[in-house]
Amino acid sequence: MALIGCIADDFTGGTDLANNLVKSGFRTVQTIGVPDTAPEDVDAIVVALKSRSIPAADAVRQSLEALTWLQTQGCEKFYFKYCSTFDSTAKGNIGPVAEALMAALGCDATLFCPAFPATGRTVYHGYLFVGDVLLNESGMEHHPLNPMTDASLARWLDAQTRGRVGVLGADVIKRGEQATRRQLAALRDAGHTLIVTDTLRDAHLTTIALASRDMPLVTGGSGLALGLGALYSAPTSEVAALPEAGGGALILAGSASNRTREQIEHARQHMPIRALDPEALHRDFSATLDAIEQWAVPRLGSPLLIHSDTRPEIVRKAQQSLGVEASGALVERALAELATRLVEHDIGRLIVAGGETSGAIVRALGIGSQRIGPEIDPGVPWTWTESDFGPLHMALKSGNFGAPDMFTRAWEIIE
Ligand SMILES: Nc1ncnc2c1ncn2[C@@H]1O[C@H](COP(=O)(O)OP(=O)(O)OP(=O)(O)O)[C@@H](O)[C@H]1O
Ligand SMILES: O=C(O)[C@@H](O)C(=O)CO
Repeated sequence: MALIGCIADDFTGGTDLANNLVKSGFRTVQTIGVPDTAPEDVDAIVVALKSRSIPAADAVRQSLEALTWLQTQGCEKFYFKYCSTFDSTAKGNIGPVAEALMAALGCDATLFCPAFPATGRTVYHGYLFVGDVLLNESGMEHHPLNPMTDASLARWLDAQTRGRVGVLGADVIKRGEQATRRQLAALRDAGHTLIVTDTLRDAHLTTIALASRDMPLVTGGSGLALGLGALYSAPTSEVAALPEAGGGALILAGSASNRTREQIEHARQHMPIRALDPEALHRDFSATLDAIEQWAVPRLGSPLLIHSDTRPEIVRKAQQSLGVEASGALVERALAELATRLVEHDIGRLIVAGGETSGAIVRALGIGSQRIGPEIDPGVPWTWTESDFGPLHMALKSGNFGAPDMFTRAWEIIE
């Protein structure tokens, strides 16, 4: 019987959350969608969906299905995981999914805690910061699918929901669990059902987790999981040793985030690298992939990187001529097909950059669940999985996570 049932709105976010749950002492498994079989001997289950950027009604339906399944696994506390940069639009999907989960669980209030201080995401007076800049000045305002143009989480959430949004301030949270619990109750009494929590440092995550002990549902980035260990008396897990790694090493990046761009620039000095042009894919999909495959196969003896060309003018051009969704889907399909073509050539270690991109690749490789292993950087663990193509060490990297040298350093961790 698992204790904590989690629903993640993308696959990199799922492994990020699973990683923090393991750090908090929970034996954790991540499943890709609702699985056919129930995991055994686990404290926490993360059901990873690809529901961040789909129509809100579909995201709600998939999330409720995951919730129903997690309830049958005996979970008593539920956690809706979304991005630490609150990726969503005025139509959703964070607000509608949270309100649907609240209704299904019969809870009158929940909290919204996207912060993850170790990766620079903090919240103050309800405004989300990335490092020392506001969310809407961090580059996230240019995100191809979910441009984040306002750092006020209260305003953002208000546009997506029916309930009343309130902010639980850092001045209260720093006074500890009792003060925070009282303020939560006061906000609820005043009719606030959706409560955005400030968070400046990890200690605040523990305070928030303890003060929300009675809430059946919490929502947030992965940071809050670092506080949840304090709620349960017998954390048991240690980060699992993964089977020995071997085989070729490949990085597939479809992420358009600033940090991925820095990592690609760093990798350029150290490994063969090739860009994927959406216009060329549109002109002749198969021929473009054939050319990349022919380039890659003789070079698979050491790590190599294939990435989508995300220079703003290229993305703009592709989006204008093909449409935002269609151009994104085209690039995802190309990277997923390259993954299936190249793992056939004895790839044993794969890093994927980008949540949507990871979703497409994980599905194409027929992956059902992942074991969480050692962390490369905050929020990015190595995982091990049995794919349709054989065993695979895989790291799913969220767009803005990982140090600039992650693509060259990651391999040492599983040597
Ligand atoms: N040149 C391009 N033109 C159009 N769309 C692109 C281009 N390059 C990448 N994309 C699309 O942009 C989206 C990037 O989303 P993805 O979630 O993979 O990365 P991210 O947003 O940086 O990461 P995360 O969601 O983990 O923060 C994908 O759908 C991808 O296919
Ligand atoms: O919370 C985060 O930032 C990540 O896990 C993620 O979901 C980015 O796509």
